[in-house]
Amino acid sequence: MINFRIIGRQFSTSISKQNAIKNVTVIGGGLMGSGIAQVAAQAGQSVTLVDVSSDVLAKSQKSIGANLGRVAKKLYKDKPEDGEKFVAEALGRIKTATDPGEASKSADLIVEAIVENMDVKHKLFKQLDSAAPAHTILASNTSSLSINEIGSVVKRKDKFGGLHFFNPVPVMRLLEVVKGAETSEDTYKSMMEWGKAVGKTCITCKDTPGFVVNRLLVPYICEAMRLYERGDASARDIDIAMKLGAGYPMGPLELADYVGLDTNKFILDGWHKKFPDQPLFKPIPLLNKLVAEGKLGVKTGEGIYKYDKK
Ligand SMILES: CCCCCCCC(=O)CC(=O)SCCNC(=O)CCNC(=O)[C@H](O)C(C)(C)COP(=O)(O)OP(=O)(O)OC[C@H]1O[C@@H](n2cnc3c(N)ncnc32)[C@H](O)[C@@H]1OP(=O)(O)O
Ligand SMILES: NC(=O)C1=CN([C@@H]2O[C@H](COP(=O)(O)OP(=O)(O)OC[C@H]3O[C@@H](n4cnc5c(N)ncnc54)[C@H](O)[C@@H]3O)[C@@H](O)[C@H]2O)C=CC1
Repeated sequence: MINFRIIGRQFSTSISKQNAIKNVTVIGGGLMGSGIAQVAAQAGQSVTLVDVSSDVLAKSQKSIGANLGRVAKKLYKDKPEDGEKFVAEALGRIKTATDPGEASKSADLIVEAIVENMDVKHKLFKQLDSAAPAHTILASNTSSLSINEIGSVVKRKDKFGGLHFFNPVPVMRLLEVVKGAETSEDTYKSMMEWGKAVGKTCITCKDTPGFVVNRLLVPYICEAMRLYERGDASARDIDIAMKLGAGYPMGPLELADYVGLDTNKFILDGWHKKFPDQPLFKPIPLLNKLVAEGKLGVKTGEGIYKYDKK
């Protein structure tokens, strides 16, 4: 009995040591990667943000600074000097780099948020697996690809999983923690603890298409597009309906433009290829047409709606 307790205590100490994630490397400095870097830095962690492009990194630092400013305004309403200190300290915790291998060497956790392409992710994870220390957890922020398939190229399958954030990362409170077939219990617990440490409410997901949110959200957005395409209601009315009738902060068509119609199409096409009999994943001619015309939503100034170019 005594031995059991001692062993138990030693065991839990070793787990909590393993869970102490202090150094985080985020690969991909785009929309999601910059948000993930921001929330980790806000939580006091040392962050290395990596991108192939130094221009992207410069833009990310600028947008992180601006978004930290929005957070500081809220947190330090009556103490602007404290707000400025908060922003400067958080920014000071973020280093940038262009070499993923080098940036992995001191990481406890690496979160990948690069382009949604299996081959590109495989190439990166092979490199990270050989460069990172043995204890480092590797995670993908993929929206729609299989965690097991992404992780098939790494040797440390027990230390591989999914950490799926939502856009905009600093505002959306959910984190989907995805357990792959070989993700160990220790890795899963570390990912859950880290998610809480960066201020998110975590849910546990299996490696099923779209996990929880996107499995529901993608068909919902697609059904809204089909409704609009059939002429059953105007785009504005569909969006008003879901905002006022169902309490969503954005209507489905606004959200499609916000996420990017190319992303919508990419996910739908991938799932249609994998599950050709599922009617919810069938191609949408309107979506294909808009994407072919380069009308990708807010980012290009036009999608389902038109936007003022800034
Ligand atoms: C078919 C395929 C589709 C799926 C594609 C896959 C993608 C994925 O894998 C998963 C996803 O991310 S799906 C997208 C999930 N996101 C949503 O659903 C966003 C819905 N929209 C919203 O919540 C609000 O409109 C929103 C928060 C965006 C904006 O809110 P408002 O309209 O009220 O506008 P604001 O007044 O500007 O913002 C509200 C408060 O939030 C602060 N804020 C906004 N952006 C920020 C940012 N980036 N960083 C820090 N703070 C930010 C803003 O300052 C404001 O604060 P308060 O003034 O204090 O309220
Ligand atoms: N946009 C969204 O609403 C969401 C996207 N995701 C997922 O997050 C990931 C990233 O998406 P976004 O941030 O929207 O894309 P993004 O296009 O804004 O950013 C991707 C960045 O990765 C960089 N990159 C590409 N290959 C690289 C490599 N080998 N090494 C280092 N950097 C590389 C690119 O230069 C680019 O800056 C994707 O897997 C996407 O499915 C997840 C949740 C929401």
